[in-house]
Amino acid sequence: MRLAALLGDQGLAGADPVVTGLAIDHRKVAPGTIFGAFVGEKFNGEDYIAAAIAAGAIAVVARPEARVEGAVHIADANPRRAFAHIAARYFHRFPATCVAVTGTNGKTSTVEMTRQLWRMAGFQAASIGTLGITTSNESASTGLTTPDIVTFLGNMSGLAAEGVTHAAFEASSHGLDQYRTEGLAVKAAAFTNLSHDHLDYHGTMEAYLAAKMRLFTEVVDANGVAVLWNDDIWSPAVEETVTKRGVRLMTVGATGKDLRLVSREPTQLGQSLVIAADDMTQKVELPLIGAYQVANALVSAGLVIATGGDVAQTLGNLARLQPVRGRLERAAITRAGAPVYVDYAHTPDAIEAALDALRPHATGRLILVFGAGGDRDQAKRPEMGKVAAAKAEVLIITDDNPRGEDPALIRAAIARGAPGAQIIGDRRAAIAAAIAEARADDIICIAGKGHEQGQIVGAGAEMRVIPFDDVAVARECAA
Ligand SMILES: CC(=O)N[C@H]1[C@@H](OP(=O)(O)OP(=O)(O)OC[C@H]2O[C@@H](n3ccc(=O)[nH]c3=O)[C@H](O)[C@@H]2O)O[C@H](CO)[C@@H](O)[C@@H]1O[C@H](C)C(=O)N[C@@H](C)C(=O)N[C@H](CCC(=O)O)C(=O)O
Ligand SMILES: Nc1ncnc2c1ncn2[C@@H]1O[C@H](COP(=O)(O)OP(=O)(O)OP(=O)(O)O)[C@@H](O)[C@H]1O
Ligand SMILES: N[C@H](CCC[C@H](N)C(=O)O)C(=O)O
Ligand SMILES: [Mg+2]
Repeated sequence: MRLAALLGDQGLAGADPVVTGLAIDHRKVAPGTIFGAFVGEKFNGEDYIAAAIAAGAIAVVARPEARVEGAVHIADANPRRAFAHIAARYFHRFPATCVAVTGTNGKTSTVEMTRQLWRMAGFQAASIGTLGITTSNESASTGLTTPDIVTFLGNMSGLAAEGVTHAAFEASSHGLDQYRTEGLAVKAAAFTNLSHDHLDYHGTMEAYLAAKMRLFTEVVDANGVAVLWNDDIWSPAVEETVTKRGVRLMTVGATGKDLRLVSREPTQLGQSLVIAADDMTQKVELPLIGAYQVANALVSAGLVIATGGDVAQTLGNLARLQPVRGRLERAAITRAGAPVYVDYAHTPDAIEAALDALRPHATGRLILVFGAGGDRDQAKRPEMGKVAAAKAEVLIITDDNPRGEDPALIRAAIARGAPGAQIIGDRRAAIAAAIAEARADDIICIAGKGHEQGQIVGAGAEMRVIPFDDVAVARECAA
């Protein structure tokens, strides 16, 4: 593809070189690359423009004030957005139906359930997010929830080439803020909830919400649909944003108008739901426990219906949803007979949701093993301790991914909200202690790492990923 064709109406004086690829990291530049130079948290990409050109960059997307010599300067006050739109033209072929999910908790679960529901309806479908890229045949890890824009659009275009027609992706607040998921047509976008997380990056809940709202004000198609979980305290604010833009609104939840949760009764293996849609009422046996999984399942159904799915068939298919990895996954039963669940709860709200989900199934105590990640929001740590202390009888605070921080300080910060908790830094020892403690009528919940396969210790050149899988360790300790 030639540069002039990619730039469209921006025009190009002189030579019209062939574009061979795109990069936002100068170390990935090859001859013929368009380089995106962005001002970041840690580095200024503009400092690498000369190096990128030396490595063969033919054009640089950067702010007007950046110095670009020896390559075309594609100047834009918002270079991340400009770069995303050029990248989208470069990759150009995407699944015909793409939808996005944002919210503090539930994005991974919702995109994965959406993929499953599309699959059940006979489509070739994929999901992209924290679990990586998942299709019906395979799954591949990508590292971040929302990878960089080049990886994201490259993956989407690769999926289209493989015949995937339906794709659901997670739009994290960082990803939205940094324009990591732009440029392709998004037919429907969902909001799951908003609660305390990532305030280290966004500063305030309002700024955090504003980052997420870009999904509705800019990313979703103007003639697309916004699917809102309506029972969250932030839902009215989201509704206001959506209504202002004039995007079609679909609300879901006990207070939802389009998919209304009429009732929810826990059963031995799941929940019996009654859902009202239009003038029909449908009973669904959901094979998953916990109110939070109902919320995610209904939002997924909303996305499928918003993109053309049949209402009765989609709701019926909820009964065939498979569990999402690491989300209330039953890992083992201890020798005493207590079930051990692994859950990805790493925010105060998620800990509450996970413990509330398990409570109806425990006749005895809830035993929680949990920690918090390093180099992430510090203010959430005592809040996690506080809600854990209010909702579980036995608490063991342990390490999550310490990253560049001193793990003892992270544990102490959590303990400020949960003074009665035991503290066992070594995660395997903490899991073993919980299993030794549990009686037959108790339930153990190991929170924070879900599907993760390693523990991230150290930062920069010192960073190591030590293999660790909560499910496998729970099985070993319970054996
Ligand atoms: C805070 C944050 O989100 N940082 C991400 C972001 O960094 P940034 O744009 O601020 O980049 P920077 O490191 O300051 O560098 C600026 C620019 O210079 C370039 N550069 C830098 C050095 C160099 O030698 N050459 C060079 O060209 C970089 O490629 C970048 O374009 O862009 C980088 C490239 O895409 C990401 O790797 C990096 O993720 C870091 C590793 C990270 O930990 N991010 C987490 C917080 C994150 O994004 N998490 C969310 C999950 C949230 C959730 O779901 O709850 C996610 O979506 O995964
Ligand atoms: N709808 C929900 N409401 C409240 N808590 C939820 C909800 N969905 C999930 N959770 C909690 O959050 C955890 C993470 O869920 P999930 O991975 O689906 O969220 P996510 O938004 O993708 O998270 P991340 O920000 O890490 O990508 C779950 O294990 C559960 O404890
Ligand atoms: N997407 C989340 C994942 C957190 C998982 C938890 N195990 C941690 O390391 O904090 C984040 O990047 O904040
Ligand atoms: Mg996720």
